[in-house]
Amino acid sequence: MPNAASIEIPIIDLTSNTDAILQKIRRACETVGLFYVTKHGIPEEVLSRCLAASADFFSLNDETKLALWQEDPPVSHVGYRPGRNSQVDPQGTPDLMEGLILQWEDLNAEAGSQNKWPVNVPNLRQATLHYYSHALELATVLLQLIAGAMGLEEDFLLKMASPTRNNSSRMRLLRYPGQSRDVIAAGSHSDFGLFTILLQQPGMEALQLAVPKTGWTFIPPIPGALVINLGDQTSILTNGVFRSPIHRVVSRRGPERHSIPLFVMADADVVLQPTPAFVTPERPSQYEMKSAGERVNDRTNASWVQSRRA
Ligand SMILES: O=C(O)CCC(=O)C(=O)O
Ligand SMILES: [Fe+2]
Repeated sequence: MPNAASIEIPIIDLTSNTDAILQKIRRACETVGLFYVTKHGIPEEVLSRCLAASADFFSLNDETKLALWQEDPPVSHVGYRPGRNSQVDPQGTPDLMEGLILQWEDLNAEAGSQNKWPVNVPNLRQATLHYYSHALELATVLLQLIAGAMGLEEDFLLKMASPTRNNSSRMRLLRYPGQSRDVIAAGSHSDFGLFTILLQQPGMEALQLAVPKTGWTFIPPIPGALVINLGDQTSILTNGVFRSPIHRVVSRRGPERHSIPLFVMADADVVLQPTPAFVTPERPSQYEMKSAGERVNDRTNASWVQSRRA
């Protein structure tokens, strides 16, 4: 595997001056489509407890995990899938990670959970929903900052995706198996939503970004920081000015790795098209009008390896 190049990825302190934050976000979005955030308000133990509970879940035996099987979308959008059941790069090979997909639910709600929770890891629900609620608060802040970086009203994105009102966000607990040599464990892709908040296991370098003119670049975990990468929906809204970066996961020789992406998406019925501020005679709209739901479905269907359940 070729050596990855290196490039400076912005690290944005969310307690710094707002104008400086907006400028840094804008520059990051126009160039690499990805940045780190620090001082984001989520305590480190919330991050580490969520990763630990996720690891406990994946250490259950296959039979217990398979009982939480996720039916193919659109029947279900939550549940468990073993490795080699998705392929985000249609030209690539099946992705190696196993995953438990969750949607937001209120920690205090007694009934009505759509999520599939294992009985054997009692603290999984508490630990993941605790992180989920913090991450949705961060998403609300980022929706306003990214709209500001686009030069638009602060509530422009919030109006199409209020992550606490709608249920279009998804969280994926992921485990990549240990390897005896470096392998591509999740193929090249861009994310489908507005942006993704990625929590990576500390100390394990694996995520790679395709940087123009530079090539594949590792995005290593930084203790306490979260990775924010833009998705296709924000790129469409800015007529391609903000980049939805191509990335992949290379599992290095060594033990298993855990990561937890939270996909923040526009509500399914929102019609996505470039906002007028980004359309000019020199840069006509590059995208056809489609609803956010249709676009996500197109991409999900393309990346789904046919159900392998017996
Ligand atoms: O595991 C990671 O670091 C990234 C996962 C990812 O790109 C995805 O789930 O879309
Ligand atoms: Fe991704």
